[in-house]
Amino acid sequence: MLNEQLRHMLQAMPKAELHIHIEGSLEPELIFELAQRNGVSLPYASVEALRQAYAFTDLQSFLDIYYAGASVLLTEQDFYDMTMAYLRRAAADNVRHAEIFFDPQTHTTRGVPFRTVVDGIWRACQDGPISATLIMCFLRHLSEEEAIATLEEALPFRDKIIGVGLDSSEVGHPPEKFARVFERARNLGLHLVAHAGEEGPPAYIESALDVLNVERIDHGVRCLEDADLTARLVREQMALTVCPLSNIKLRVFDVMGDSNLRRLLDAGLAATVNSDDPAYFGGYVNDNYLAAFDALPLDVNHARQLARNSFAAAFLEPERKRAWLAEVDAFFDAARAA
Ligand code: HPA
Ligand SMILES: [Zn+2]
Repeated sequence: MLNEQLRHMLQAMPKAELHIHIEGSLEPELIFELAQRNGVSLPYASVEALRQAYAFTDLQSFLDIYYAGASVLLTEQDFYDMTMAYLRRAAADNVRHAEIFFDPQTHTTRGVPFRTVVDGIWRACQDGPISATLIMCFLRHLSEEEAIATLEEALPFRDKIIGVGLDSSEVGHPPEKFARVFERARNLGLHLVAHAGEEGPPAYIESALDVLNVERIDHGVRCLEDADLTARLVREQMALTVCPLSNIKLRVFDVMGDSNLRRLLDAGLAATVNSDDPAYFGGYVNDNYLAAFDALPLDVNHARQLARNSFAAAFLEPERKRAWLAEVDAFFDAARAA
């Protein structure tokens, strides 16, 4: 439960964000601004009317609106402005480091060059107020051939991407559909992650591990349905990038009180808290911490664990990781002494 002191600590504690789709940070105001700048017409009369459309029943009902919103992104400056807005907002939440997903296929299929997308997002990461790296996601509702072509397109930009991921419509598109492209990415030395066990069954988490060889599971909340899988995830300390507000908005759980975040932590899982698509789900990373701590029996020890988990699971050089973990410990030790 959330008191003023815990609220302050959640906001002020240093943290990493590991599950944020940059296209999901596109606020309605910026959608309208970019639409006007680019002469794109929107099927919504106003910012308010667009916001009103954000009533989702499941993942697909969200994705339809999310891809429509992204259609206003045309120039490198558009991608830069979207990314810079996120980085500034994340800095205000005391995010020190973000590993940002982007979906090139959402844009290249509309005729936007790959280079425009990556250069705009990457340049903002260089100029922005916090540390940020990029993970390129493949859209799992498209074919593996299209994912392979996207990976080939990314090769000239290899130094701007730290890893690949898998997102979009989960059910019916199991990880094994993308075995070859993940193998190729692995051979290129890229980090590997995949969305699994958000709407899909625990078996998808298992095949993400066994077939794709991922190093983190995005969401993964359905793992608790399988005791053997849960034990394995604990044993391997496999990070789960949990997104509490997303899970409510997409009806994975009915209300925040039903979120299994506390049970994941109690089981010894390396859970983290993230925003997923903050412009669509009602908040940035601190809003996610606050909503979860408000509804669940979570205390300052869980806050410290979650902050530590976020850096421990990040794709960072060991020295930087150690420094940030020490910063977390110093923050909580100072708070305890006060
Ligand atoms: O939560 C998500 N799940 C799958 N695909 C997505 N693309 C953006 N957000 C998501
Ligand atoms: Zn996601």
